[in-house]
Amino acid sequence: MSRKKASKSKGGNASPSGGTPAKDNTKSGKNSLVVGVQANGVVHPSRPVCNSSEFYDIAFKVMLVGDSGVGKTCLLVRFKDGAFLAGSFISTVGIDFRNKVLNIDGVKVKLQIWDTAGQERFRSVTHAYYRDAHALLLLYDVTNKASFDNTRAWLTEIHEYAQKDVVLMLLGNKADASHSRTVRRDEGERLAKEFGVPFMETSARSGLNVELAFTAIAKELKYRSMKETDEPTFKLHEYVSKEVQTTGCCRP
Ligand SMILES: Nc1nc2c(ncn2[C@@H]2O[C@H](COP(=O)(O)OP(=O)(O)OP(=O)(O)O)[C@@H](O)[C@H]2O)c(=O)[nH]1
Ligand SMILES: [Mg+2]
Repeated sequence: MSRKKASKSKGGNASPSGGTPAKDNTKSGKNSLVVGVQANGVVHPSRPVCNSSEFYDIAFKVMLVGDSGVGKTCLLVRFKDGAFLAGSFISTVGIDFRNKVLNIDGVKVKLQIWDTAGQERFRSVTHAYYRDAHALLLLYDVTNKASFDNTRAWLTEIHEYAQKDVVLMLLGNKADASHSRTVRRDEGERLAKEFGVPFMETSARSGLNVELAFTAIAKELKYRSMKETDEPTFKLHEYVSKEVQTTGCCRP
């Protein structure tokens, strides 16, 4: 298997390229290229190589969606940099992305993670990106009931704009904020069951289940694209249920 290189730097304004390479024109991602991937996620061997240092075998696009303020940017920063963005809330404008390469059972899986703006006024911008996404993480905030109720509207949007076989996961973020919780864990579990998707609570602040959410997605995408007959079946729901950690508190 030929190994490609992934951009380490923070990206931005990636084009919804539909599989063709697109220039990344941001300052931090200068001269790097968004590498096109085929529908099954396997990087086309003739695609240009990025100007950075980390090799990868396959690449996938993952999109973070959900209401403004649920913690999409913080979750991504926690996953990418292992840090929490404390302080004042800076709402994302449009769309941004970051890359991270994970080693999944000896295979280097690059996730290009698109951080979308939750604000209504950017909705038309983000719609254009859905069709290229291999996986979607739909977030709500456990301290904000409206963001939980709005997941139904997000799901309608996802069904309208995303690929039919997109990998979807529901995340209840800010699980650390037990004092201001308004959505119980079992409510999240019930909704996820109704949607037929895996679920976990996360915390960008404490790091709870952040690595797991992205690793589970990467495992599922890798399994789907590299499935070999002798490989044991990977079951995303089972993996998540086995690995998930709970806060031990779920009372509003
Ligand atoms: N307690 C707690 N606060 C969090 C957590 N994640 C994010 N926050 C806070 O929630 C606020 C919003 O976080 P963002 O990550 O910027 O939210 P967002 O979903 O990206 O919002 P938009 O960019 O507007 O769509 C910030 O003040 C964060 O500090 C978390 O896990 N726990
Ligand atoms: Mg944001």
